[in-house]
Amino acid sequence: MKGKLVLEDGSTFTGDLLGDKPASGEVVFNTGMTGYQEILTDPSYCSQIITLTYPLIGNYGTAEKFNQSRKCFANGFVIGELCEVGSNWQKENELSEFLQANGIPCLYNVDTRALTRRLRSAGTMKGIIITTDTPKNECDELMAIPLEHRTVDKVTTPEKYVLENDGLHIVAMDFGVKKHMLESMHERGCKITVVPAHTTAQEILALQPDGIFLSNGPGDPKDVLDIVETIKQLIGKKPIFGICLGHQLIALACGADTYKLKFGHRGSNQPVKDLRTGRVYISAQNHGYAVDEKSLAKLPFDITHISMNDGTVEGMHHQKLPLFSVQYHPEASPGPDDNTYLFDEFCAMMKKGAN
Ligand SMILES: NC(=O)CC[C@H](N)C(=O)O
Repeated sequence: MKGKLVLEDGSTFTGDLLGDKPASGEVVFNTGMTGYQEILTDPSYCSQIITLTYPLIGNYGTAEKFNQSRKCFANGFVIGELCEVGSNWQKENELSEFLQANGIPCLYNVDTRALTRRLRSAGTMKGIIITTDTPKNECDELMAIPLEHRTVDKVTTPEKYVLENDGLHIVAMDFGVKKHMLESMHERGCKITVVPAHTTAQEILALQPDGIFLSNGPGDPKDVLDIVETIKQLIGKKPIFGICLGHQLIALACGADTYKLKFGHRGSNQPVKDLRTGRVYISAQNHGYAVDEKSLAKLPFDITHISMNDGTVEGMHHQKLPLFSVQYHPEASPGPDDNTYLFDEFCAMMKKGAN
């Protein structure tokens, strides 16, 4: 079936459509060469339409163990060539089967280079995926659907659960956590109690953790100011490490500001510099918002990492409290393992305690 992606500004990209549902959402591009399954199951993409700049997708199939969450929360997928027969010893399903099982409409055979150039020059915008014969009034109705807010509520765990271990105890606030973040701490011996996003500070402290982890998650950090209030009550009580949305929420809780980037940083090939050592690392990233550097300047924080692409804040550390965070994804999945040292820094911080 022939289909098309129409952007808010009227630009149209045609291709072949897999799946019979239309889709709408914010269209964002990811520049990773591999990792399509991890990207599709990263809850931070909730309600977005993802396009990948790498031209051939699906060539190693999919397997359950690479899922980063319980399901795929994205609204649509737009790619160049869809490989029909993947080749990999771990493969369980073809990508097309995975997309159909998850109900994700996929537009393929699309000029994703032209699409990405459009998003880079005009900025991220809303789009719809439809069949080419969809009547104009239906297209208009779909385009008029407002972007979803408070998507954290959709992706967070409905119930608390525990990953048992005999080391340090971490309470992880799940705003849409990627599985490999939890695995990265678990494989360092930590016991992890994963709690829903709206757990109160009192309930978290009652679990007597050695440290608190604030996860990644979808949407604008300013959508969840109630969670910012919870974080305010946790700061200074226990060592805290935040990643991506967790980083942005810490910034808001401390009185800094966040803003929306023109087209975001998404890919597993994003260079960041650790300003403490001068070393440059290649990182995995997926964010559309960032912490405002100027608003941090008046606060007791050191900027520890910056993006080598645009100089924006990628990490910060409180000058007095055991509190630090990064905007990028040290757990990778997909991406390089360059940055896993941050989980070791969190473990060292928890061993030292809150003071
Ligand atoms: N991966 C994330 O946690 C993303 C954080 C936030 N939703 C953003 O887009 O900036």
